Amino acid sequence: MTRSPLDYSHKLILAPMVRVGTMPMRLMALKYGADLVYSPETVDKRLIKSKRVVNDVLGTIDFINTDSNTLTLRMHPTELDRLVVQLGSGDPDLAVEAARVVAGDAAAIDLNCGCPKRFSLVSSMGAALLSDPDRLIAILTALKREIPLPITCKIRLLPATETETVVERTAALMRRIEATGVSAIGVHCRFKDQRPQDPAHWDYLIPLARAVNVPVIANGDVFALDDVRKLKEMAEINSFMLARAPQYNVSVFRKEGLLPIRTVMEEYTRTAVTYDMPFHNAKYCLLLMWPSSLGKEYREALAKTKSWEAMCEKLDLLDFYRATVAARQARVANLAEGTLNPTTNGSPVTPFALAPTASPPSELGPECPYIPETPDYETVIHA
Ligand SMILES: Cc1cc2nc3c(=O)[nH]c(=O)nc-3n(C[C@H](O)[C@H](O)[C@H](O)COP(=O)(O)O)c2cc1C
Repeated sequence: MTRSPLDYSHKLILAPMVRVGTMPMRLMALKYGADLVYSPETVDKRLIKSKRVVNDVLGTIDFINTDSNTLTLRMHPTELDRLVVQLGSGDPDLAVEAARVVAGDAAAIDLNCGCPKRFSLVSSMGAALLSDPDRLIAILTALKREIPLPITCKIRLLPATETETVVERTAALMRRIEATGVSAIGVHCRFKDQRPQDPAHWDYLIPLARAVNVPVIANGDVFALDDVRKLKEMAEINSFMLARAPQYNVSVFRKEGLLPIRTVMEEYTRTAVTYDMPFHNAKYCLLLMWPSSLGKEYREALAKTKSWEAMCEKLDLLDFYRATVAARQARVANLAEGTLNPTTNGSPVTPFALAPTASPPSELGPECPYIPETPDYETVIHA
């Protein structure tokens, strides 16, 4: 039976972002005013190999890759009814198998149909699905048939041909997608070959939104709530997905306006430390929040840190860090003694609770430990 449908109208959404959209960012986006949050794209085969573990130490639900013993996804109980897990897939059966792994926890499943990276294209995933619409439709149809959750997808614009305009081609694809029964279509209004610095084509949104009845989620160059207001006025669209704006300052979702970035970084760090997130992933996000234009020396000092403790010292959060680690160790000890075991249901306590994280070889660290196979979007952003 399908769970109560998510309403995709009038929504402000944290876009899927590899490395960036991990649990701390999602929790903060929700706190500041986002209505829905997407997970980073997670490739079907990795999710299939992941085991669900209730983490009693952290109070989270972890999906652990059984091959590499690394974290694929960490979820917080408070986000589950607003969490969309985005899949990378080029195969209906694998997509269904992967979706089943998270279907008991997530609120919806989204299919990535826009990633332009070679990694996706050679595996018939992401933007490859735009040139293979039969495959795209087969995946959505299988997900709709087998998974009792709202299903959506996120596409890019299709270029014009000699006989069809951009709007005609993209709208035709959207109508086929709509016919599968999806609950919404995210439209990143750039073409596959466009880079983030190329302006998004907001002008195509009005005709595309009119082409279908299902809610359209606008994405591309929405950097502030003012952009949301402008787009609402000019287009018949009322749901918006933001990526780089929250990547830089997630308080962009606040109606009251942006918070100083230093405040946001401190809160991000507190959240990431509390939930024992891998250090280099969090460091990568913190460095994106504090670009060198804001103060090169401070950024370099953050970039040189090699542990949570060192990062917390730079952010004046050392007392917080020590108290959090001590409380966590006490909790682990209580669990080991059996004096605290409220929710395990027989699941083991994950070893990630206190796992040390290795130092990255460079400023930005190695490939994300969560999702090693996923595309390297930041090379696109900074290209
Ligand atoms: C760091 C980063 C990671 C991204 N990862 C994903 C992803 O996992 N899945 C996806 O569909 N798009 C991904 N994107 C694309 C964004 O979701 C979004 O479509 C794009 O950045 C345009 O939105 P913006 O102009 O608000 O940044 C990523 C973008 C960035 C900046």
